Amino acid sequence: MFKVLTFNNISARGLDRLPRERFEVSSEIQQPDAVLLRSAKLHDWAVPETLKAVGRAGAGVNNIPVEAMSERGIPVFNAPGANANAVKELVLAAMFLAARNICPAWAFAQTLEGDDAAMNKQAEAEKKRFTGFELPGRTLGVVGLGAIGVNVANAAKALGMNVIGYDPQITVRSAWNLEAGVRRAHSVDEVMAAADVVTLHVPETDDTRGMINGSRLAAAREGLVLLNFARAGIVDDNAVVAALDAGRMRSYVCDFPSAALKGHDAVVALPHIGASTNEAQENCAIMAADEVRDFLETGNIMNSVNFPELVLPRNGSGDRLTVANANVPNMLGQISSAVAEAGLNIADMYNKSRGDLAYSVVDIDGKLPGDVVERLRQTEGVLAVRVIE
Ligand SMILES: NC(=O)C1=CN([C@@H]2O[C@H](COP(=O)(O)OP(=O)(O)OC[C@H]3O[C@@H](n4cnc5c(N)ncnc54)[C@H](O)[C@@H]3O)[C@@H](O)[C@H]2O)C=CC1
Ligand SMILES: O=C(O)C(=O)COP(=O)(O)O
Repeated sequence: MFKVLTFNNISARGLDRLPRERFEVSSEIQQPDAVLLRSAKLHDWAVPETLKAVGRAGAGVNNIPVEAMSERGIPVFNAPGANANAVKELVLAAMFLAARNICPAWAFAQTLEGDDAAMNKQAEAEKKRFTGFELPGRTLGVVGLGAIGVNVANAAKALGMNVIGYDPQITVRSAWNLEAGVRRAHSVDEVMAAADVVTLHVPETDDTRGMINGSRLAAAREGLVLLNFARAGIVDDNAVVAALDAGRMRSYVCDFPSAALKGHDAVVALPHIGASTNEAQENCAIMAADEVRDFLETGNIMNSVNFPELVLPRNGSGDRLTVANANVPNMLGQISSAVAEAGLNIADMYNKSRGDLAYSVVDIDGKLPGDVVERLRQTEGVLAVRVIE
């Protein structure tokens, strides 16, 4: 029986992928084999010795201490693209909100008083304050052309916008999915200088934290609309407020409320609802649950942010040994020697590395003795060993 601890509200459709005769799933488990979570912060969580996998039912993993998990040989899985449409739709909504001053116009309309005729008179008299702009011919700058950025860029093209995008590590898949005619920028600064609306779709990392700061905003076009549905830390809120107050920026629409932004007329800060659709929650939960289940049951790895992708069909009915280790010389030799010294044959084997980590799956003709497994666990450089019967 595998024990899966849940943080946050994980869609039942995802949890249903874990058959209860083999998986105990609860938010109260003490010694979990795996964790399924959304935005809960794991940085201060005391990682239990029993933990073998982490499944993020979403895209961003900045709430998870990925490096510390790697050091323990624990793969962290996520759900790439599973909520991209949900975020794209909210980003489009944000762009329309900003372009047509919908929030201040609505707030004004709610203050109207008197009978219908009086309300109508005030509305007609004041509506010029909310004159907006149309999107065709305007330029959208997209920073980060992954699952979400590509969707947003393509939708903006379909709305008649010019689109300029920046992503120094764009994948072949994203490049294929991108509409023709999206212009390639070579820096964030180039995007800021060219765009009327800038939207951010990068993960929060040491490289992207504080990416949009005072000097970048100063170099932006007059009247910039900035959209941030990526992470709070990517934008310096105080710099945004200063640019709005100075009249250089038109508006900021984001998914991350903060004290600095609270109450500002030109800011709409939503409560992190980018992925909060039933569809996205289901997609993410199903994907993360499937990945975690597959790893626990077979040792195979798909969509991990720290481990290599590795899928080996089971060969034979003997034990399957999985080893996560530091990516240094002679590890594979030690693994196969340990099996050979036990007088056992290797039926099949697959080894892959990613950065400082390597991972091997070894199908054995027979049953591995406990002392061999223990010796492997104690081997220098070995991070995690499992035997799947
Ligand atoms: N508001 C919300 O509820 C949600 C927010 N997000 C946030 O959006 C981020 C992006 O999500 P996806 O598009 O699904 O991820 P993704 O991994 O498909 O795309 C991220 C892209 O950013 C690029 N990138 C990384 N560093 C960059 C840099 N310095 N400059 C330009 N590009 C850079 C990568 O090459 C990659 O193509 C997530 O990491 C998460 O933080 C994601 C889903 C929901
Ligand atoms: O997938 C992401 O990166 C998100 O930010 C969505 O977060 P959530 O799962 O809605 O708490």
